[in-house]
This record gives sequence, structure tokens and C-alpha cells, in this order.
Amino acid sequence: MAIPNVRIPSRQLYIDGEWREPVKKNRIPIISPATEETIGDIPAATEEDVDIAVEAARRALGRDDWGSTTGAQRAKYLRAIAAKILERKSELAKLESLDCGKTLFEAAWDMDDVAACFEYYADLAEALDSKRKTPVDLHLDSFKTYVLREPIGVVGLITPWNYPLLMATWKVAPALAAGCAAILKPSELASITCLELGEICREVGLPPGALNILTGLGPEAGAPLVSHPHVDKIAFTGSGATGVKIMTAAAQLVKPVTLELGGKSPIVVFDDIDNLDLVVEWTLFGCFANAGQVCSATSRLILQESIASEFLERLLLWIKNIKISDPLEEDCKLGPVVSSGQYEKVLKFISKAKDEGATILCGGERPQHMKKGYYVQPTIITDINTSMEIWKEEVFGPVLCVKTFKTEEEAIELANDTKYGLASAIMSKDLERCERFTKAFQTGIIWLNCSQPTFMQLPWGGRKRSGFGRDLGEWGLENYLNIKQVTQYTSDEAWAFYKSP
Ligand SMILES: NC(=O)c1ccc[n+]([C@@H]2O[C@H](COP(=O)([O-])OP(=O)(O)OC[C@H]3O[C@@H](n4cnc5c(N)ncnc54)[C@H](O)[C@@H]3O)[C@@H](O)[C@H]2O)c1
Ligand SMILES: C[N+](C)(C)CCCC=O
Ligand code: NA
Repeated sequence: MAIPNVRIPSRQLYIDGEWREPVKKNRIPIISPATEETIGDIPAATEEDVDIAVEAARRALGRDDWGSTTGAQRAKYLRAIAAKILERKSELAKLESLDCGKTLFEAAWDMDDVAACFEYYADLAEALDSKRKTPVDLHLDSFKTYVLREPIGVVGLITPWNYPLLMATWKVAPALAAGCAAILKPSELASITCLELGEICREVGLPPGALNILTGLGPEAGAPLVSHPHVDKIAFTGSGATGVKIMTAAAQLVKPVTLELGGKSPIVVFDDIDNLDLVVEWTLFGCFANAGQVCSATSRLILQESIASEFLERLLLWIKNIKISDPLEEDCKLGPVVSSGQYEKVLKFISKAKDEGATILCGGERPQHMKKGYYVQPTIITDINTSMEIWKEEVFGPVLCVKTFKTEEEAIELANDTKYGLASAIMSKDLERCERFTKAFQTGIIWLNCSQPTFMQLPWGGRKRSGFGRDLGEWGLENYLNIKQVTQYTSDEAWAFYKSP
């Protein structure tokens, strides 16, 4: 892909179909993770802007041009958005890379996924028209019943920085498909492409207020959305700590939430694998793609003892091939982490692991050749025990923990030895064993002989402290629908519970 020359647009908040300066006129600088320079800024919304956006969303639901649309009509908007994303793909990919430090190659992948996700929910919006009203046959002469699926109303969508536009799309696309009016609050650490989505919605003529985009800080722009009485639902992806705050605030209004939180996912490798290199590559990809900033990263390698030394040797050879560079450079495979805060956090995890007695098998530092930027070497840590922080907590950086096992029982115990429950992977050619692990793993996502491939037709989400609810697939659409039952008495007979006077 040729790298286009792009300018970072200076945008305002996207409210009611137009660009609008935040009431308090505040802005937040954009710091390049690759160079540490300030490369632009984004508007910082506050409670006042949230109120204006919620009103715009309410009005959209009450207007025919959005509130009375069929799924087929909404599908047209979604397809138009998908087409614009593809039209601007290389520019958007570069903006994403500049903003969050992901490699240009991965950012371009994300843009394909974003467009495909809008297309997919366009199909589901069309299909919704025939499912909007479903008769339920009670086999009774005196009652006729049916179930209605209706948009849940105004939804607040709060999203993280690791896949900025993609994580937003996983929520925006189904919310619009369902006919909701949405307010998106992307992460203050990476909002550029989400603001461009506003421009795209304006260009395709999405009715005003159907999607509003408020950038800003979590406590200032996110929290008022959660506690707003006219926001009917919150869909959140982000850290566990913020998830707890959101659930607590939403509980005061008995507001439904879905929470997609963090993880510390295992990849279990058995000695029956035929092709060591193939499994080594999945192990690397599962932990170091997107510089390890993946909620489902398989960051705990649980390795059968009989192949441990051979496997680790191969891993160390492969790791040397990972090109660490500016994320815009060709063939870059590991860019910087998103921010100075994240950089410090990752290095602190590594030094605490050392202090607790673990061995840094490779990496553990800033790469010598990168003088600026928030770069961390791909790091492998061994000699770990299960009480160490590095085994228990999500690092969200390029850090792989390794523990060995002898028996299948031991492997299952280690895999499930976590408060999280997002994903698990097993590498083995014994498919019956894979099936036993599929049953035993306490996670919402299971990968057999791979790690990370994600298909939008399938439900995405976790259990335990990884949250609840599912994005993607038809489950993603259900998140934004209310179910209403309708029961009609069709008999001429009196009910005859009371005596007639
Ligand atoms: N399960 C998944 O699908 C998934 C996907 C991506 C990321 N994640 C998780 O996200 C985390 C990293 O993302 P992050 O650092 O952006 O998370 P974060 O919790 O810091 O922020 C997420 C979003 O919440 C907002 N926010 C912060 N405080 C808030 C508050 N009090 N009220 C309302 N909103 C608030 C932020 O501004 C941001 O938009 C990791 O833990 C990762 O595992 C999970
Ligand atoms: C699609 N991926 C790459 C697995 C990312 C999922 C989102 C979690 O961070
Ligand atoms: Na940024």
C-alpha cells in the first residue's frame, strides 16, 4: 500500500449531524506514540455537550427520517458508510497508525474489518424487517400473541484505544442497524479515525442525531453519558477498573450495560504438534500483534515440558525476525505502545516480575535503536509462579509469560488459573483432546490450533472479570433491541373472574 500524505484534520464534536465546538472549548493534544511529538488535538466534551448530544439523539428517534426507518433503509446508510471507509482506506489506516502506533499493515487490516462490519450489519438490518414482529402460536382460540423487536433507544458507546475505529464499529454498526440513536465516546488516547467517521456520516447523509461523536476524557465525557437519565443503555469496551465504575453508575438507574473487559488468555501447547514453526508463529502473533495491546492476547504460554526447551529456542529465533520500527515503515511488525503511561506501565510489570524472581528470557527493555517513542522489545518471561503479578494481571503490552506442564489436568488448571475469561487457545493435533479443552476452558472464545482470528459472524465476549454480553454476530444486534410481548384477547366471551352485577 502506498503511504499517502495525510494531514490530521482539526475537528469539533459531531452532534446532530454537524460539527460543533465543545461548550467549554477545551481541547486535548494528540501525542504521537512513535515520536512523542504533539501532532494535533481533539475536542474535549463535558457534561454540557453530553446533554446536547442526548437531546439530538432523542429527537432523531422521534423523527420519521430515523425513528420510522425500516431495516432496509438503514442498511443503505450502513453500506454507504462502508463504501466511504474503503474509499478512504489508506488515509484512515495512516491516521490510525499515527494516533495509536499500530503498524500501518495492521491498521489497513482494521479498515477492511471496519468496512466489512458495516456491510455485515447492513445485511442484518435488512433481515430484521421480517423478524420485527414474530407471532407466537399458543394454540388457544381466545388469544393472539406476538413479540416485537424494537430499538432500545439512545445508546452510549464507550470504547478503547487499541483498535480505535474497529472497536467503535463493533458497537456503532449494530446500534444503527437496530435503529437506535447512538452517542460514541472513543478513547481520548486515539480518537482521530472515530471523528472521521463523523465526517463520513455527514457525507452519506445519515439523519442528524442518529450518530453523535463526543471525544473527551472518561470522567468528563464518558461518566455523564453513563449517568444520563435519557441514555437507555451503555455498551462499554475497556479496562476492568472502568467497567466497575460504569456498572456501578449504571446500576443507580437500573440501566443495562454490556462490558467487554480485559483478559490474560492462555495458549496451551502440546508435544504432539507436527509443525513446531507453525505453532511458534501463532504463539508470537497471539501475544505480540498490535504490540500486545489486544484484549484477547494469549499472553500466558502453557507449554508441555517435553518440548519446552526446543520450543523456546525456536521462539527466540523467530523473535529476532520481528522488525521493530516506526509503524509506518514497510514490514514493521512491532510499533510503539500507545502512550507514555502505557509504556511506563509495561516496563513496571517487567521490573516487578524480575523483583519477584522471574527470568527475562528475552527483551524486557526499550529497543536500543529506537531513540524516541514508546517502544518495548518483545519480551518472554520464564521461571514464573502463579502468585506473581506478571502471571495474574493483564499487561497490555508485548510480554509473554511461560509456564510448563506435564499432564493434561495440570494444563487445564493453569489455563483456568485467572480471574479473566475472555479467550483460550490450544495447539494439539489430537482433536479429542481439543474437544476436552473446549469444554474445560472457562472463556467465551476458544481457538483450536490458532490464536486471534476473529470473524464478525461469531459472538465476541467473555465471562468472569472479562465482562458479559456479546459483540458481533446476531448477538451484537440483540444488544440494541428491546423485546416487547403483545397479548391480544380475541374472544367475545366475558373473562368471568368476577360475578357480573
Ligand atoms: N474485551 C474486549 O473486547 C476488549 C477489546 C479492547 C480492549 N479491551 C480492554 O480495554 C483496556 C484498554 O483500553 P483502555 O485503556 O482504553 O480502557 P479504559 O477503561 O481506560 O478506557 C476505555 C474507555 O472508557 C472511558 N472512561 C474512562 N473512565 C471512565 C468513566 N469513569 N466513565 C465512563 N467512561 C470512562 C475512556 O475514556 C475510554 O473511552 C484493556 O483492559 C483491554 O483488555 C477489551
Ligand atoms: C480482532 N482482534 C484483533 C482479535 C482484536 C479484538 C479486540 C480486542 O482487543
Ligand atoms: Na493518540
